[in-house]
Amino acid sequence: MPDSLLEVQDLGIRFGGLHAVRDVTASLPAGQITAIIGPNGAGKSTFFNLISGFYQPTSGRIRFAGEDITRLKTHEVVSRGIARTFQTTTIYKELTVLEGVMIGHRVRTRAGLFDALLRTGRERRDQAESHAGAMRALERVGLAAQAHLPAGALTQEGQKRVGIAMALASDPRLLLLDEPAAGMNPEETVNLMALIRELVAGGLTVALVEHKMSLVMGLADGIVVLHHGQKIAQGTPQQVSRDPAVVEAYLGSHAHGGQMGQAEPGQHGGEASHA
Ligand SMILES: Nc1ncnc2c1ncn2[C@@H]1O[C@H](COP(=O)(O)OP(=O)(O)OP(=O)(O)O)[C@@H](O)[C@H]1O
Repeated sequence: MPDSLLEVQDLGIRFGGLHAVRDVTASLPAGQITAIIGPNGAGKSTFFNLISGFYQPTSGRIRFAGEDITRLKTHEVVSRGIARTFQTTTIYKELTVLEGVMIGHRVRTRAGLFDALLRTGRERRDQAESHAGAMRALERVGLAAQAHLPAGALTQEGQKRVGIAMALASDPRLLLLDEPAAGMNPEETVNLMALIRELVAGGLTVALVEHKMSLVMGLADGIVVLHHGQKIAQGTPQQVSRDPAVVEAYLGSHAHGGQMGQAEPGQHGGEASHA
């Protein structure tokens, strides 16, 4: 069993009377792909928002690479080595691909607005570093040759890659992907899976939230299942898809209009994907 890169213990957050994430204890093994799944409203995005410092938990702890990061702010979490993509990444369509990704890199650099306005020596150094960092990230996602195109000229898949490059530009050890395959066709989804596998082969640890069961079952080493904010199962794709509590959660959510139906019937997703 590999070491854990990230561990959460009894993690929770309340929004008024709603316990969106409740007493979740889980770990993300280093060098692996962990999928966070669950019916709509289960708390998956909130869980990512807690890990990445967008929300402050109302209970519990988060440890990353041995350090307690529970109370850190977003930019401090990024500087420790956790980066994320968003369900709908805002890409600056008028900027070039390279310029967009350089914005992702600047999160890590020190020059502030003052330096930028006065074009100080530090600002010029940071600019050069951002350029190099952004180009490295674009190479990792296979977009180096498109660096100077306007981002808006790229395909849907290309724009998803830009979103991933923006996260990679901060040089993370842990990458959080929020519904990476949303809006992608089956061929694009297969390409995306290959990219994620390559990134992990290069040493990255990945956690992803995804509704597409073909991607989850084909890619994840481990799965954490959330339901009503609580962890109801954790295991390999095979273990989780046979877990009665998981099947029950998806069946119940389907009966109440849940969208597990976004999973493609007939894929090798086990019972959970058919619910
Ligand atoms: N900022 C917030 N304020 C109040 N309630 C919130 C907030 N963020 C999330 N919630 C609520 O917390 C619950 C969990 O939401 P969350 O978006 O984490 O679920 P999810 O599993 O990601 O769902 P989906 O699959 O639909 O994206 C929902 O009931 C949601 O309405």
